[in-house]
This record gives sequence, structure tokens and C-alpha cells, in this order.
Amino acid sequence: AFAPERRATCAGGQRVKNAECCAWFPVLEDIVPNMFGGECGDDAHGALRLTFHDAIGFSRSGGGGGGADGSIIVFNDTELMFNANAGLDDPIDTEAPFITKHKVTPGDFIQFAGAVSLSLCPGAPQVGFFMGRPPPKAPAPAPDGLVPEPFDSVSKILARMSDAGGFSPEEVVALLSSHSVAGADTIDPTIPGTPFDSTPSIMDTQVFIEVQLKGTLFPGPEPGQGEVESAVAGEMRLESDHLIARDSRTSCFWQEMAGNQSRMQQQFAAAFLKMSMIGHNPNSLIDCSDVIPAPPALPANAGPHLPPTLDQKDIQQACPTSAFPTFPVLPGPAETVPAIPQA
Ligand code: HEM
Repeated sequence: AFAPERRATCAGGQRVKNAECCAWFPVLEDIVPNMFGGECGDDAHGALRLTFHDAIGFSRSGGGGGGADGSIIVFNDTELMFNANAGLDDPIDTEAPFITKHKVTPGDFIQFAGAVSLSLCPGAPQVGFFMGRPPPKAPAPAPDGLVPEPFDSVSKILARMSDAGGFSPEEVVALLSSHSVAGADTIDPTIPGTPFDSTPSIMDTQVFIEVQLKGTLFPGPEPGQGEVESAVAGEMRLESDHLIARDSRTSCFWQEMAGNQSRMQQQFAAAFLKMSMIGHNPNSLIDCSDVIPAPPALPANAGPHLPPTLDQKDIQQACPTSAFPTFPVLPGPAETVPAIPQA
């Protein structure tokens, strides 16, 4: 169903299915060192979050927004005023000069940068990338209210995700694998870079395990809006992640992700590619997936585990039909997860 393939060899010797894709290698070679510093850190996390907040600005039932169209950058005067987009000024300031320099559309660049950001995160799948998003059409800012908030109900989030991208509850869970390489800057502004799991620089399944633990503490002095207690010092838990892990529509699939690295990778990659096409006819886009590098594998010592001093009894079983898998407890004293260094 996609555009006919036209294989080519690019100037740097890379072979691609579609000749247009050669244009992305210079972008890749620039942004990996110069935008991401070659690491799965704050800038990579911000670029990944931006893919979601741009793409989700779309409604199948009408009411505006062009989806993954770059409107969050082009119309940032409007969209950055929305509460749900707090903190996105950082990745937008980071990306804007590269968009100007490489003369690509902002919609393409945002999704490209997100795919490349994942290539820097050990354990992430090699996700696809399609090019060909036109500039956002005027009047094109997405309206307010389309980006899920961490204090929204599960019903509201599932309905919004379905209306935006036709996502099933399972696909929503799969997309939340992204919170494995993530943290919050604005929920509690006194502790920027507070991660959602104990391993924010690798894309493992710890977020699915750690969010299922009984919450006992807040990482900062006071909880922010949409924050609930986490199980590990220095770690933040979003209320939305907490509820999705425990809701009857999503809990069994959440549990299935825990410790199942290859399944998480497959499910996330498929849902992420689908998200990148929101607002577009896939037939009008060109497959440039062969430009996206393969991420490093997880380090050998990065198996799924329970944080030190916790144990299986601390897991809050939610899926009614099967037991949460068991994991070894990391040895040592209770850990305090360090903040993600801010770029
Ligand atoms: C569906 C409901 C979702 C909700 C309610 C939600 C909510 C949030 C919130 C509140 C933050 C912290 C923002 C801050 O204070 O800095 C965050 C961070 C993040 N989110 Fe989500 N999110 C959702 C889905 C997604 C999806 C689908 C993706 C990507 C595929 C994603 C990727 C990220 C990333 C990478 C960060 C970390 C940003 C950073 O560390 O700078 N989220 N999310």
C-alpha cells in the first residue's frame, strides 16, 4: 500500500529503499552528536515526549489539529500555553535550529528526532520513520484539551487516545513503555529530572514493574498535580500510569509487559509508528526506516528486578486472570534514584 520503492545508494554509501531518504543521513549525523550528545539523556527524552504531544493534537470526531504536523513548533505561541505541554519549550528550543538548518518540515523532524532518540537508548526497539508530512496548514494550532494529563481518568485517557489515533487500550499501554526513558520537570518543579523508573537511560520494562509496587513516598517535599506515591526514593509516579496499571481494561496487558523485553519492544514499535502517522494518509508518506540506527542492546546486567529491600509482596496484583511474574530483588540497601542530569 505504500509508495513504490525506489532503491538507491546514498552519497555516504548507505543503501535505502527510497531515494528521498538519503537526505536524512546528514540530519542523523548532525543531531546524534550535536543535539543529543550521543546519549539517552534529557534531550533524547524530551524529543521522545515531543513526538507524542505533536501527534496527539488530532481528533477523528472533528475539532481540529493536524496530528503529527509540527504545529507544536510552528504554533508554539499557542500550544505551549496549554497546561499539558508544560516543559516542552526545552525540546522545542533544542530542535528549532536544526529544523531551520536542514530545511525539513517540522512534522517530519519531530518524528525523525524521536525515532533517532530511541536509537540512543539501550534496549529500545529500532522504530520506523516515514517522511513526507507537509507543513501544518493554517489555522493549525491544535486546540487545547487534546493532550492527556496525568490527573485524567483512565476512561478519559483511553477515549482520547482512541479518538486521536484509533489506539486500543493495549496500544496505550505499549506507548507508555516510553516512560521507561523519562522523567518529570514540571510536575514538581523543585526536583526537575525526577525519573519514572530506576533506569531512565535504558529502555527496559522496569517502569511496568516499579509502578505496580505499593507506593510509599513522594520524591519531593509535596506531591504535584497528577502525582501519586512511588515505591523508590528519587522516583516519581504519575497518577495516570498508576491507574492504568490497575484498571481492568489495561492491567493484564501492563503485567504482560513487565519483564518481557522483546514483547515490549514489538508492541511499542508498532504503536509508535502508528502514532507518527496521525493526521496523515500513510500512502502519502515514504518509508525511510532504513535511516534509523539500531539501538544498543540492554547491558547484560540489566535484567528485570525488584528494587533493593522490596519484595514480591509489595506488588499490587491487579490483573485478575494471572499472577504478576516474579523477579529477583537487587541486593543492597534501599536505593535513591538520582535525578536525570538536565541538558
Ligand atoms: C497517555 C497518557 C500520557 C500521560 C498522561 C503522560 C504524562 C506525562 C507527564 C505528566 C510527563 C512529565 C512532564 C514533565 O513534568 O516534565 C511525561 C513525560 C514524558 N512522557 Fe508521557 N504521558 C503520556 C503518554 C506518553 C506517550 C504516548 C509518550 C511517547 C510515546 C510519552 C513520552 C514521555 C517522555 C519521553 C517523557 C519524559 C520527558 C523528559 O524526561 O523530559 N508519554 N508524560
